[in-house]
Amino acid sequence: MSAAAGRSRFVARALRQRGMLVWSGIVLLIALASVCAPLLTDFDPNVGVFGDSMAAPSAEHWLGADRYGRDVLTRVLYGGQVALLAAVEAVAIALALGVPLGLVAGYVSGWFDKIVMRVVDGVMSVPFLVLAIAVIAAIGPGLANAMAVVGVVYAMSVLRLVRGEVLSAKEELYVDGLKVSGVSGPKILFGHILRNIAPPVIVQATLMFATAIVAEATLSYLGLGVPQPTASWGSMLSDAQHTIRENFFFVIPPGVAIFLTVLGVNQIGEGLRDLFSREIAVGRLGLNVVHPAPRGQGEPVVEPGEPDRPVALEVEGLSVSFPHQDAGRVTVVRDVSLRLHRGEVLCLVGESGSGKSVTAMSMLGLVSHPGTVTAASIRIGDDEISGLDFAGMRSIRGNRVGVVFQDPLGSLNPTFTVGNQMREAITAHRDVSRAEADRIAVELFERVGIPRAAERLADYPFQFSGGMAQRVMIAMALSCDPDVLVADEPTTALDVTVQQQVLDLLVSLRDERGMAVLLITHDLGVVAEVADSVAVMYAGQLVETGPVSEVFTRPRHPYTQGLLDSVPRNELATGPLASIPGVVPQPADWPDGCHFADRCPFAVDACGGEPVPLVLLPDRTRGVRCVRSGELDLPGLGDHGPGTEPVREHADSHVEAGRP
Ligand SMILES: Nc1ncnc2c1ncn2[C@@H]1O[C@H](COP(=O)(O)OP(=O)(O)OP(=O)(O)O)[C@@H](O)[C@H]1O
Repeated sequence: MSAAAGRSRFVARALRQRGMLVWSGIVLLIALASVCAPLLTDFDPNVGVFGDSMAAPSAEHWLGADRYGRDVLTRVLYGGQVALLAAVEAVAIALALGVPLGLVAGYVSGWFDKIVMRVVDGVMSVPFLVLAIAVIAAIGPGLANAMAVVGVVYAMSVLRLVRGEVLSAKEELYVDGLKVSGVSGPKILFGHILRNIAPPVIVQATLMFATAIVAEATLSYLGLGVPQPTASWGSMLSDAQHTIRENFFFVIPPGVAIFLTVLGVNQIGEGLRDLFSREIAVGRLGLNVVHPAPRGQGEPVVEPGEPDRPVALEVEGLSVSFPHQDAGRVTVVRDVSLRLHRGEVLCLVGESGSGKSVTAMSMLGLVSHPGTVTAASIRIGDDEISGLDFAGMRSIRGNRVGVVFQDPLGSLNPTFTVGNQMREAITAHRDVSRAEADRIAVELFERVGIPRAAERLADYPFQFSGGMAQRVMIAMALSCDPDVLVADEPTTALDVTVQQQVLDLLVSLRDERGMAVLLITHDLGVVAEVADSVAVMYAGQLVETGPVSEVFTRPRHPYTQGLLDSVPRNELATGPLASIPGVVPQPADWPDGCHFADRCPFAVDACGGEPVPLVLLPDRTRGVRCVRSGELDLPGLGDHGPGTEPVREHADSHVEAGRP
């Protein structure tokens, strides 16, 4: 569906909201009548005819004349101008102040956010009428001043709303995707997030408009708004109050005008709220840099790949921690060291919660605030990342590393065409014209196997199937011609045949471009099929690493063996699948000694107490973290007899074997 088609669908849905349409018509009519007041009546709204004082409704004065002989209908019409202008002023001030401040406060967080929020709390703790009286006393009376105060007060709620929306939008994968593509912060904020949070802001603006009309009426009624004899709905009510005992009727015209306008605008707001049914969960996030840690004090780096190939990614002593309610701060990834060569695929495997994603994302500075990432070294090729500032990280991420996430549809901005997003990713790190960017986008789409590439650039993400959307993500990741591709469970959300196609694509891209691929997966079948080397993670630590052929046939760690045991095979076996009892403990509950000891069938006393180091086997291609690795003879895949290759036909053929 094109942008125009999307808009017409929105309009069609809006037109189906009968109530909203009727109220829009009524409000429009009131607004038009007010604006065209000079054309509709010959009376002066502020000058009366003495003889007409308190005249009843008649052919001359349709709604009668007030105590000064002024035509009531004329005053209602002109009063509408005042009300609408006042509401526009307040809402404009609220949006002009609240939106940018809310965007920036939500996006940068930190001290700026704290200061802004304290100011908001301060302003909102004072009733607006008190504030209006104080300001008018200071700067003089007048509706413009009074409504400016209203606008500032409203700006505080807009600011809060926008800030909350930005905080939650920052949690969305498409924002990570944009950061990874090297798109700058302001562009993400004003070009993408703002567009996505527009619906709630529009609804809020509509509702504020209605309350601003009531605010104008209240201020004018109290004599703080328009000066007498200027017609306004509030001042008319005030006037009518003087003659209410003689003629109650004069309260009705301004009252009905206020009632209809406020109710109408509120109904429009509610209708819009229904139309924009998008909801975003609230969260806290901000980009994090990698803090340098002392070198040479961490665990050894295992060298599972071919040492002759150039190193594409090397991580030494990577640790990540988060604040914890009870435990102060918990380390969720501890001292991880990895080396990956060009043209190789390294798979990071482990049960859910073992720390795979945090490991991969922290290397790229994509761990959320208030997480803390430290590393002795993270090198992409020859470039050191640890210690770089945000801009440095962004340029590395955008130019040297491509990232593909698990949920391709969630990783793309739903409000832009994929062509738009591709173009943005390409121009973020290449100085090319729009036409050239389109040509590159088509070329990349063709390369990743998207049929009718040129045509499909005009489509929105939701028009792609999961598999095709993942190809789009891969194409975006390739747009910077990365040295390293990080793929976080790229096939988990896809069905088995599509999984296979996406894997084949990744492998062929690796072969063709000589990229290094860091693939996070639950699926040992995937590992067996595509990986050169494997790193097994358990409870925040690497427990075993090495070439996949060796680790799978001769595991050295009971956890690796447990994972392999729980994989379905091509055998005609009957009975339940083996599983690892228990679940991965929460980071705050990790023991000092072996993290796996509680679930390990081979655990002995020596496993508790002291931290277990990762030990390099003599040829340095393998590392294992087990005090009994030298003595245990654990069966690998080859030991299960013929036909024991792991299979991926089963939906549950991944390693969450221990889940209850
Ligand atoms: N923002 C965060 N704040 C606090 N703890 C976090 C945060 N993100 C992750 N963690 C914790 O870090 C640990 C590792 O999480 P991670 O997502 O890396 O696991 P995983 O192995 O990738 O699991 P899965 O396969 O389910 O994605 C978990 O215990 C998780 O609760």
